[in-house]
Amino acid sequence: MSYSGALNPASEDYESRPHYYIGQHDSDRCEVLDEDQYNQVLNSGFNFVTAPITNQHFVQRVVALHKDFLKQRQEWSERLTPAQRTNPSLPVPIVSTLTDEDTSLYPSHHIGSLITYASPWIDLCSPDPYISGISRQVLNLEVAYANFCGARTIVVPGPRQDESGRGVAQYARAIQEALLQVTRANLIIHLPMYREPLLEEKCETLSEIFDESRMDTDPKKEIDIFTSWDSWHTIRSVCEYSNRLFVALRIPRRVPEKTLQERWFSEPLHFLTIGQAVFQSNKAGNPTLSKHHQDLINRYMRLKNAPWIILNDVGPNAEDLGVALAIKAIEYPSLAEASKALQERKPKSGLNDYVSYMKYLERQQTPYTAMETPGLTSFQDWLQSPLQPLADNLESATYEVFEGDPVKYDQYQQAITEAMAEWKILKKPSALGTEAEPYNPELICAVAGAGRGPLVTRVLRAAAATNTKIQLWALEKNQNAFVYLLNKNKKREWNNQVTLVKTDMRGWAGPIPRGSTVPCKVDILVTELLGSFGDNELSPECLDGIQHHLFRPTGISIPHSYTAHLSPISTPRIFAELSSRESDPHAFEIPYVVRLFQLDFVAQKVPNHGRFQQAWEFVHPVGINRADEFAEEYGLGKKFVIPGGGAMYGSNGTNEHNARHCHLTFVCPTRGVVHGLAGYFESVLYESQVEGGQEEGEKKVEISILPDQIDKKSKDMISWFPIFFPLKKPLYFPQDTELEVSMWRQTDDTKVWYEWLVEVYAWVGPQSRIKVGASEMHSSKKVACLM
Ligand SMILES: C[S@@+](CC[C@H](N)C(=O)[O-])C[C@H]1O[C@@H](n2cnc3c(N)ncnc32)[C@H](O)[C@@H]1O
Repeated sequence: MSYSGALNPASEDYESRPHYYIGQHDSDRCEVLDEDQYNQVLNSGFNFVTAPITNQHFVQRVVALHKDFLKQRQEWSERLTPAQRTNPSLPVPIVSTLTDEDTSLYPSHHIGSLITYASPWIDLCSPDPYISGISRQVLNLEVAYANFCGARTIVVPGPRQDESGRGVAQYARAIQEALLQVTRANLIIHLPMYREPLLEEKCETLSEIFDESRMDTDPKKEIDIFTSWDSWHTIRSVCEYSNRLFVALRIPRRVPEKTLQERWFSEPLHFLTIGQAVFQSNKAGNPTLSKHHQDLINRYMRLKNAPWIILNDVGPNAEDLGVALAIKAIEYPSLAEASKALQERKPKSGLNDYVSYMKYLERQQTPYTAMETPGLTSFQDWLQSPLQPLADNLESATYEVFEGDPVKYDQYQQAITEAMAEWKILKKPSALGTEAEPYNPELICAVAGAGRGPLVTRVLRAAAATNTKIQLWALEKNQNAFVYLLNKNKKREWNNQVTLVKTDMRGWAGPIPRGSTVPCKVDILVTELLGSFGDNELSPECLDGIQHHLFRPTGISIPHSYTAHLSPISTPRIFAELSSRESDPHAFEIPYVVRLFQLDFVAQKVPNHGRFQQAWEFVHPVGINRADEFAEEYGLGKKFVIPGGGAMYGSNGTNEHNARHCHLTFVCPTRGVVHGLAGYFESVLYESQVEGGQEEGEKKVEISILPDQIDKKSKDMISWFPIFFPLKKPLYFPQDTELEVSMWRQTDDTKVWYEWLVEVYAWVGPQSRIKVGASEMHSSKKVACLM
């Protein structure tokens, strides 16, 4: 992969921390800035500027239209009978098309960089059908015209309140209609993070102009901080998660609790808007933001598509910009005139104070970490089909990616080293031992599924480190990788120390030790067949087929065990992405490997119910192996084809011991929406067999991709991204809910697949719960079986 500019570490433009794009919005601005004014704003440090689509003339025209209409209605009421007056088909006010007096926005070379603003004075939520009707027409006229002019981005003021379900539904429906008017542009709904008292929009709406009874909010009223998100959820659901619909999030003066911050983090944020009132003044009178605000902004800036920042009403204001114009207006001034003009009307120059401060914050961000390289960042929320190394032959480049992560191999080497060291300490019986002397210091080791051989190298290093004599076998079923192994063994690295076998590990006849003609057993079997959900690359099935070669009872498998874990998540971006895959009817029945990032973990950790919960576990070797018994009775090849009375139709049940089921309860104190299940795994590579000595945590060598464990167990390991099990329909849940997750690992001996279901239960009393929703049963059997 090659990256250019800011994302390429080799480039001069390479940025070591996120960049802030800062725009300027003036809520009193009624006309589009001319080129001089525009340049002046840019010269004061802003990267972009907002522009109203229509002007005061248009407002007055619409207000007059409505006034005339009210008068006309009065006249009708005098002329018509009461029955005629109630006829719902009476004429309604129609806003005629825009004229050149209504706007100063025109197609221009910089229109694409202008952020256009739809009128804030309309009221799409109004219970008065005439006002909401006019508002809808105004919005349609404006967005269609801005789209015509070439605008890429249209900010639409969001609903002013969230309490009226009717109002929000009307608003959402109007946005759905407006989306049909715009072919190229994105609509950005401007919403507050929550309804912070005294930070409401100031601009008077049509409803307020025509109705004296203003809906002032009571600053003492307890606020529900999720109502604004509720409105957004309604709007985007009505618009079917359109990928042209985004949020401009108004940052409040008081930063709310983390749950709400994380909720908005998962949404498609296009802008963060920060009003002047959000800033504080330091001792020198310069603007600053609180630490909470800084943390909030910096968190959002870590997104691959980081939001841009719009500073509201922080200057340069209309007066400053007018001054600039006045100087230009004096053409060919005399010297005296020029100096007078400069003295009297000197425009403010230099960086805007607020921009300077934001630039300072930009520099204060923590630099990108090892987990935020351009390559890794580009993988954020990008859906990949899981690898199937058993069914497919991987390419060299894929192995190279694995090999780029030293953490996994270091952990494996540590596990192998401890296993060898303890073997010696405990003098465990070994494969080359005899009845008289069960312990033989020379160990038989095998790496099954060796790929291009990095684990083989680590076994050799562990043997050298512990001074253990070993005989080493490496098995690989990928014939292409096998050529690479041969070369490595003979010419490049291993000096013919390794016996290579090109085979599926399930068909291997076992190792024949040096100086013997009969196969023996294996002391240490090393494999890495793990997927993001642990078992999803069929490690259990493959290990079943080779474990009969392990020396009993002391032979060990590295990994010793692995567990799968789940957490329900809200991930609107991924849902939108899957919904747009119209050509793929099964898009929601496939587990994806994805570097989940822009998400909200909807469950909270409470006693007995974690945010991440274990689904199931596999431990190796299996004590009693049904597959081995069956193979012994019927022969290896037969075990899949003899139909029997197994758990699945047509199967004989030889793989039934690898089926799993879990039913987990997740607790959600706040309301939200779930789009699917995030899946993770952990693995104990080796657990110490020496009694005492170590602390509990040190007894195990582990790897983990669980967000709350990875730093402790395998920091900076990038070999695995999480897995995601999507839901076909977003599942809304109220507050104080329990999400019950059922998941199955199913098998019919020849195939393995997953099934998953989410149910929502709400508490309605101290002892009683009712079911308020459920997903469909999802299954990957049709399109994403593992085999
Ligand atoms: C995830 S890769 C790991 C490769 C290598 N051990 C590493 O860590 O870079 C799994 C490897 O196991 C091989 N493999 C999978 N199933 C196998 C089987 N049943 N028998 C032999 N090799 C198998 C694949 O071809 C692949 O090379």
